[in-house]
Amino acid sequence: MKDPVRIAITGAAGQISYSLAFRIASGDMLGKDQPVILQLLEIPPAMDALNGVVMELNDCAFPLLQDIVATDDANVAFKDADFALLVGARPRGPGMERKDLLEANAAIFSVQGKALNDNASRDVRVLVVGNPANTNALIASCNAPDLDAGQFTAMMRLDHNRAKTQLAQKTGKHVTDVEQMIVWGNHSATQYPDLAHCKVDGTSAFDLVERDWYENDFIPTVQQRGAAIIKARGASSAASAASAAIDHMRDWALGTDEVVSMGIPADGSYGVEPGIMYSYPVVCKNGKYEIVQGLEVNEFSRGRMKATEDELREERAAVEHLLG
Ligand SMILES: NC(=O)c1ccc[n+]([C@@H]2O[C@H](COP(=O)([O-])OP(=O)(O)OC[C@H]3O[C@@H](n4cnc5c(N)ncnc54)[C@H](O)[C@@H]3O)[C@@H](O)[C@H]2O)c1
Ligand SMILES: O=C(O)C[C@H](O)C(=O)O
Repeated sequence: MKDPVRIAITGAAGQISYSLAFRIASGDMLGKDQPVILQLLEIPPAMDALNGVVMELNDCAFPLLQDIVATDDANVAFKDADFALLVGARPRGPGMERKDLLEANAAIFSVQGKALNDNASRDVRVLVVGNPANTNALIASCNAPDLDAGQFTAMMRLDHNRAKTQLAQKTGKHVTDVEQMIVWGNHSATQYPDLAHCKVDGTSAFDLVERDWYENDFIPTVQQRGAAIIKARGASSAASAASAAIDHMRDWALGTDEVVSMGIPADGSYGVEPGIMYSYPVVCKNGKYEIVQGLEVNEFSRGRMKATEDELREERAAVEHLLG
């Protein structure tokens, strides 16, 4: 039996966590042989609801679940955490852009960055889900000077998965036939889902779909999928967001040969200078992600990649006072 790992989840009484915590406890994230301790963080008014979640987790009698810590103190929630999923933040409603949440949510991530810095395992892997995810991840990392900025990531996997499904459905294939999907930039309406390197069942995606569909249907559909779900459900995506968070952490921890999209510190690759959390194509090996280098970028892609970069720099400028 392996030693248990400690997994902190913030916003643990919220709708994403209502799927996420149970799937992690059942072994979907780190495997069916990895015991886990869940460290659940909420704000004081949600502690009763969190207690109900704890009762339900216990009632599942999950074989891998070793212990549950439920707290409203970030220092307790992040104590020795090996993984931290920062979900707790306000979601947007109809008609809002995710960056409209910046003011409401940014302060949460400076406090939690400090608490991670002071309490978490030195190898902690952090995924920020709460919106606007990329800039919140930047705030958290800047407030954790003793941790490497590369330990902080933002969730782009939902966009990546959405893009794969759109293309699979259009071409009459299965998502498992889609390879080398890339979503660049920000988890926002400027994100750039790029088919230039993508293959479906070994054939270049551009040989299978028309340019008009790509530019005027595929790209806006993926960019606007979060808003479409809010319109349809009256609440933002939850089970699919939890599923994407599990995919992201599983691949990071256990590795994948597949190209996946992750929001990570820009390092100059593809002309995106440091200072923002930008989504790149990566592969994961030995517990680390590596940017896929050397992909050709045409003029169309360059324009799209730059637009989403510019938006991230604007978001950064708006929270400069929180960057430590
Ligand atoms: N990156 C993505 O792809 C993606 C996808 C879906 C949703 N989201 C975002 O995830 C966030 C959570 O969504 P949700 O639907 O679960 O919202 P929700 O309102 O159902 O749950 C959020 C929970 O966070 C808690 N919370 C608020 N401040 C907190 C703090 N300082 N510490 C700990 N907990 C805190 C709230 O009490 C609430 O229970 C939103 O910002 C949403 O926009 C991101
Ligand atoms: O769109 C939202 O506000 C929620 C989430 O970021 C999503 O993409 O579904």
